[in-house]
Amino acid sequence: MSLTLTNSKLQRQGSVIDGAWLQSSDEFVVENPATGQVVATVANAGAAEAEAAVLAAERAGVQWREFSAKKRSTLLKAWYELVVSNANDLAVLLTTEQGKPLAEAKAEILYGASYIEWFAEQAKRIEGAVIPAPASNQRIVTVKQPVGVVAAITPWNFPMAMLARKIAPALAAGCTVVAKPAKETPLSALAMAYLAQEAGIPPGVINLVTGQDSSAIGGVFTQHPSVKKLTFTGSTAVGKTLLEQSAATIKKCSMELGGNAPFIVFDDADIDAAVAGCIAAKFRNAGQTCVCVNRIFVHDKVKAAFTKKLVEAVAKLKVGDGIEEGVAIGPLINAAAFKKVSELVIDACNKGAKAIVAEGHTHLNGALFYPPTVVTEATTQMDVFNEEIFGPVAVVYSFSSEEEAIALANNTPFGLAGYFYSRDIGRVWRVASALEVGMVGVNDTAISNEMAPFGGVKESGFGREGSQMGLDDYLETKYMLMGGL
Ligand SMILES: NC(=O)c1ccc[n+]([C@@H]2O[C@H](COP(=O)([O-])OP(=O)(O)OC[C@H]3O[C@@H](n4cnc5c(N)ncnc54)[C@H](O)[C@@H]3O)[C@@H](O)[C@H]2O)c1
Ligand SMILES: O=C[C@H](O)CS(=O)(=O)O
Repeated sequence: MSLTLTNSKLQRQGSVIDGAWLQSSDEFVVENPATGQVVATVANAGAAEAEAAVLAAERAGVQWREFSAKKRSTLLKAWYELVVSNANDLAVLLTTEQGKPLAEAKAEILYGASYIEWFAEQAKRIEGAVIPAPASNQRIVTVKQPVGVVAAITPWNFPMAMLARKIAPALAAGCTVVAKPAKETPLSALAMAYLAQEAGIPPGVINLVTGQDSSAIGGVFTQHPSVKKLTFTGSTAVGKTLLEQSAATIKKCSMELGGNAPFIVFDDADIDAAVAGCIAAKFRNAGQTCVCVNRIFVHDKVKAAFTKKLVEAVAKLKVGDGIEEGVAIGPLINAAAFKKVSELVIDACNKGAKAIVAEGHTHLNGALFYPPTVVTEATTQMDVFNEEIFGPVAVVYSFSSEEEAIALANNTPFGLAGYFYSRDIGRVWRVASALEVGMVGVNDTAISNEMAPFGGVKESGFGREGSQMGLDDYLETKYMLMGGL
């Protein structure tokens, strides 16, 4: 089966290892979450292919790391330009396999491409230092060198951008990559690997291993001695497993894990701006993003006004197949996700909360379309306070003081993103400093871009992606003492 693409070569049928595309009668299917239809079959790779990919990356790394920074930069730029020129097709692939609205899929493609562009530029800015030494006939010199083979494991919710956010800095640093996308959404990753090949990036520099058995592939990635770094984006539970598996070979690791973002509306906030920011950060990708608003804390004095406006705005969100014009909320990724969101709302209501579903959302066709819902009168006793909802459900709590709001916001093992609205400059600095998160949005929720250091603290992980710091995780600093001068 093939999708309706302008560039049909973008739809690949299997892993790419050392430049060769895997073909096999052992296949797994990719389904469209909006329709339940099978949209593609993909060759099912496993541990053997993962091992071959690691060895291919190791071989390719010998040449890749010796390329000049300018040459790596030029190749990354060529990849960036091909991604942008194929963005419409890539967006169709992404919406078809993941479900998000086409406009959001296009935005993801351009967002992912921005990391490739950024690190094409940063590739030429990897610098060492010459440092004064204790003795006059010595010099301390430092150089930055690539860590080597990088293993990347990425999630289904941003199947293109999360991959680009890892491969681009790795290649810019002079590393080579073995990557495993989520089995639910392999097509976007495979298309990206195809475009990298078309851009002239040599065989073996990027190897993609797609298969149903994540543990088998991940087991090779985390335990093979030739893999020097693991970069993972996904749930905290899986991140902990991968860290344990990586310990035996002391791999450098970076972890972009789960979130439980607070969204605080103080009594001095611009309520309309807060509602707009909440809609954007809560309902993007049907609430299936790591930085989605997960807990909304509203000051008692403005709770009624904020909640009324929020309910009115949620009612306007159009639910449907993401390929259709004007759809704002697509399906959840699978039945397990739908069940989890349903159970969280039922638990909250059983414990005294009220669920408000707009009239137009009460009869949705399609098994995975969860209705955008506002839950009010929520308390910390409800499961939804501690769980990453990962669905289009906005849960509203109340508070009466700044100290209480901060304590509520920080009452979680997670610490990825946090947001708040206030026009008091003293409060802005106090609250932004007090929130135990890696990223804070103040009077704005659009925190994700290639120029900022994206990442979390506590059980949301460590390491940063993007920004000037984004290369650090892929480089080692070597110190040389130059003596006898
Ligand atoms: N911090 C971030 O930047 C960020 C970004 C996106 C998603 N996430 C998080 O990811 C989660 C949702 O994505 P998901 O459901 O794909 O997460 P997940 O952890 O279930 O899967 C993520 C990836 O890990 C793979 N995987 C699962 N078990 C594995 C194992 N035992 N060995 C090797 N690989 C394994 C999956 O196949 C997938 O490719 C949410 O918690 C979300 O918050 C975080
Ligand atoms: O799911 C979390 C991703 O990091 C999405 S984004 O970077 O905020 O777009």
